[in-house]
Amino acid sequence: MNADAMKKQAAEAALGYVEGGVIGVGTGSTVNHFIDALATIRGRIEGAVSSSEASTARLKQHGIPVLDLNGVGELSLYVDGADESNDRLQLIKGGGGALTREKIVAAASRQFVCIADESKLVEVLGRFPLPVEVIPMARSYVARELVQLGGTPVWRDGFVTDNGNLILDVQHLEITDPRQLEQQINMIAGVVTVGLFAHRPADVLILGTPHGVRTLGR
Ligand SMILES: O=C(CO)[C@H](O)[C@H](O)COP(=O)(O)O
Repeated sequence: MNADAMKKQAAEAALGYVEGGVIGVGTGSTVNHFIDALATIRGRIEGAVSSSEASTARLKQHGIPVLDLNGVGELSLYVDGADESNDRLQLIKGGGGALTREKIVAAASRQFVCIADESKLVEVLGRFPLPVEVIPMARSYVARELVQLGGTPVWRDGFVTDNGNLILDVQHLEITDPRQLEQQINMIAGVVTVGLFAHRPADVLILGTPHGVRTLGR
């Protein structure tokens, strides 16, 4: 079974967490499978709050209403993928560059269900370069600060986020204390969001495997 089939399996299993109302929807290839599956039960939900322009377009194609987060209260459920997860369900996200809106929607949701193929589960976060969204004028300054923290930042040249900002992908980090590093990077002037989800980890991780889905909780 290839990675995409495992992602689809995890995405379809997440449908079991949908209880109606308005749900938060993340971004990426795994979430695309979730949106396609959600379309089959769209009459059961009021709509979705989306974390990116790409997911908004896909939700609308399926006739799922997309709502403004400011107009709805707390969301009961957020479903999103990840680039890496440890066994505490702390995540690296932002491979698709949607980390800021993803972090906002995750924060505004009661339950965060993360969906991924089994390769995303790691012992120590950091093999996947850590995305950091930065205000354009701060790019070089933030990069120098990230070097001080032991990383090797690489500018995702040519990529602009939905918020009009830039991404630095930080390589060579071994993230043994994700909560502390999230806080440290958040403190750097010019950083909009770091793609570490340690203060708001996932509540449930559904992994697609060749032998069926595996579900981890916190
Ligand atoms: O954080 C993300 C986008 O910003 C995605 O959830 C992450 O990159 C995983 O993507 P995929 O489901 O395509 O493997």
